[in-house]
Amino acid sequence: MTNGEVYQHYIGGEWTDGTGDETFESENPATGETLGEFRRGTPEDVDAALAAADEAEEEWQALSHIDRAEYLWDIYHELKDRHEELGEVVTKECGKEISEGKADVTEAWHMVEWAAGDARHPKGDVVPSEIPAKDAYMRRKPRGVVGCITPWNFPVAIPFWHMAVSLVEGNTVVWKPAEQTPWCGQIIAEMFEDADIPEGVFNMVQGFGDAGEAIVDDSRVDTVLFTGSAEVGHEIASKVGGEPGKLAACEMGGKNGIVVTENADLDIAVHSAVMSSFKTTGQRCVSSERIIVHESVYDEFKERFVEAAENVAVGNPLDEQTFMGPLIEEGHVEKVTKYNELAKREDVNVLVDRTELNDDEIPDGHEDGHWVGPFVYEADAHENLRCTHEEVFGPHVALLQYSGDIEEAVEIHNDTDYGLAGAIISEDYREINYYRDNAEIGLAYGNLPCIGAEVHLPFGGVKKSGNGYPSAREVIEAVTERTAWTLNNSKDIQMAQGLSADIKTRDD
Ligand SMILES: NC(=O)c1ccc[n+]([C@@H]2O[C@H](COP(=O)([O-])OP(=O)(O)OC[C@H]3O[C@@H](n4cnc5c(N)ncnc54)[C@H](O)[C@@H]3O)[C@@H](O)[C@H]2O)c1
Repeated sequence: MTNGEVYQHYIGGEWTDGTGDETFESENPATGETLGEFRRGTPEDVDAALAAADEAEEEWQALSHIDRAEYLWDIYHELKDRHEELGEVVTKECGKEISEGKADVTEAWHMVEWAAGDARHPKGDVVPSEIPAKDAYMRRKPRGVVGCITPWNFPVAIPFWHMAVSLVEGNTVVWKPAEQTPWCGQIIAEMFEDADIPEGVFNMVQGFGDAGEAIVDDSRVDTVLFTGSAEVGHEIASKVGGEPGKLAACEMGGKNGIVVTENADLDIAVHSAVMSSFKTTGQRCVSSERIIVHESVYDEFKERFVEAAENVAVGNPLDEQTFMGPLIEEGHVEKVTKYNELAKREDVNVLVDRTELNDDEIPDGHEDGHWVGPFVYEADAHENLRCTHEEVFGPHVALLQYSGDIEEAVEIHNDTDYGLAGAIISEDYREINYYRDNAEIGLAYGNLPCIGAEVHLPFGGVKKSGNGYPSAREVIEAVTERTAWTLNNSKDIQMAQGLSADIKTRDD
């Protein structure tokens, strides 16, 4: 992509340098090579984008859902037509292995398909009234301007989770892509331009946290949709929570657990645990960093999981034989390494330590990539260790043994501030049902890895992981307001609850 051009923001239907002098680079995390140079957005650029979004609101809302969806259908086709190319860009820019790069694009068009298809479905409800002469309805209106702030790890799918439904419902958007994946941001903005979306309806400002903050702080923003770290999400939620009329839907990380019971099929258990812990190099919000295993199957599970962790292929993410690509950036290698060191200081029993890969494991030409391999250890399931309670967001996995029944396993599983995803591996339906009903998470899986969302299912966490909005249907709640609309069909005023409608005078 590098061609000497400095890529711009897309504001009010125009490409613009914005007001700042600073630029930043996108880096391929597998090679360290520069992929492109981008303008760094300032709070003034966000201000211009919000002004454009605000101005575009009225005309956009005057269109029908179906007309608005037509613009999204163009983007749906472009995402499909450019699947291979864009999947490769995702892999080059965020380091996910190539099947994941392509799946990110597939998930994006699934979300667009859902949102645009939903335009022809009923909107709101017809509700019975206590008074036969009244018609009562629940109607929805767009909230107005939606500010979208997205993370790097699903650089195409998550922006469409935020934006597709917001736009079809009649909102205008200002989007800030993650600073690690601006190239994906550039391509998505070009798609909106190709679709001829009316100016100001979609706006993109490239940049860092200060640009995100300017979105959050502006009173023209009616809803903030944020996906990212707990640290930033909690700050946004507390800021916006203090502003009446504004809403923040924040989806954050997890310390996700998998329970392997005494009745587990160990083939499924090992396969699910390896997928959950090491796919995307552990950098999914739903990645598992805790495997809670019954003592009766512990030794066999441990032996098989350790063997898998020692042998998973780390390497060039564009190579189809690769299972784990690099971490996103050098700062993240430092963070994961620190947590591996912390675990050792917390006196856990280290089983696999591939924190630093051997030279022969790093493919030629990839020496400047951000590599780590799996780190696996066993720790006391009931001890309050930082390494078993804080999100590392890497291939850092604790094996925690339990000896009691499913109640004990779920207690250990729930012993975290987070509540995003988890799984149970068991052939006993009573254990499965107990887990389903008692695990404190938003995404629960049985006999499957705890990764792998589908856009038409709810997605989102509980506890410190989020407030459960950003899947297709739930985003509607966050980006629309409900109105109760009641119409009287008679000439008399009749009230509910038997309330008298007689106006009594002094002469009565
Ligand atoms: N629950 C989910 O749906 C989900 C999905 C993917 C990732 N995640 C989480 O995201 C995290 C990794 O992503 P990340 O490193 O990009 O997260 P991050 O919080 O560092 O950044 C996310 C976005 O927020 C912006 N930002 C940073 N500081 C800001 C501020 N003060 N105000 C407003 N915006 C700000 C960033 O520029 C970026 O666009 C992990 O914790 C992961 O679990 C959650």
